[in-house]
Amino acid sequence: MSIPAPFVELRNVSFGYGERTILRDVSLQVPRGKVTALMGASGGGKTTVLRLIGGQERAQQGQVLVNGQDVGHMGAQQLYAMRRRMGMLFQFGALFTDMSVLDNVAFPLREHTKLPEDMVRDIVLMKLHAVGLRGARDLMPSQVSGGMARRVALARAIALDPELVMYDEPFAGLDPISLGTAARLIRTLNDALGLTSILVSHDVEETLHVADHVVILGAGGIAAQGTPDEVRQNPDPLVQQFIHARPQGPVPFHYPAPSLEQDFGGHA
Ligand SMILES: Nc1ncnc2c1ncn2[C@@H]1O[C@H](COP(=O)(O)OP(=O)(O)OP(=O)(O)O)[C@@H](O)[C@H]1O
Repeated sequence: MSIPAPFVELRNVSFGYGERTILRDVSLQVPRGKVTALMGASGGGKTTVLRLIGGQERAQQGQVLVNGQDVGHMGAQQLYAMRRRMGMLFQFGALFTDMSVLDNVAFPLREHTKLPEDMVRDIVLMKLHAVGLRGARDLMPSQVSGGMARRVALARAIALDPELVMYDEPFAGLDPISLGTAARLIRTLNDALGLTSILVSHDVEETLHVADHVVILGAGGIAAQGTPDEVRQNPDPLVQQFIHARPQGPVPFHYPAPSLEQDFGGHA
């Protein structure tokens, strides 16, 4: 049996903002139909990887392939078509506060399709049902809890039946129970809808628990890549520091700064 081609692949990608290199010769794979976790220290470039995949940024070197197509060489129309097949849920997955739950989930359908209203409503209720919130359709965002709001954002991200869903810190600010629910939901939806999912998260335990494939970014490159067990057993000090959330290790606590003498010494 041949291994299916990855749904997303970065091949020797380098990227920086201005003079500052963020990714150096990064190669990673997102297997089709799986949940891939993208982890690593803050500022390591996880969101940047999502932006390269979504075509909001272009690699300075190397290739970003989505379903075999190079995102870096797409024109505006091709990019638009590709993004329509991607669902995205960004940090805190902000809902439109002046729209009901139903209208929030309906928004991408009304924006991107010409489906009749009764069909939009049916699709929205199906998506809300999938996240357990069919009964909350008429509530306003101010009337739902943080965990529920995140599930509404999830329903909205899958409204257009995407092939790929990218979640950027979908658990931020959630209590442990809501976090567990959201994580399981990401797993369930991935399998039930035949999606490919990319999950950026700082919550090591919950994320290693739901992911099939893990990529850890560190110091401009890939520190580790493999199954959750392979990554847990990786002896690299940076990977171990990250997995065990240790304050001391190769990832520095301080953002690069002038020396203490320079900052505090010159006032005498
Ligand atoms: N538009 C931008 N212009 C300049 N620098 C940027 C821009 N976006 C991000 N950066 C810088 O690039 C680095 C990587 O950012 P990125 O958001 O990809 O990291 P991250 O791993 O997602 O971090 P976090 O886990 O804290 O969200 C950071 O140091 C950030 O300050």
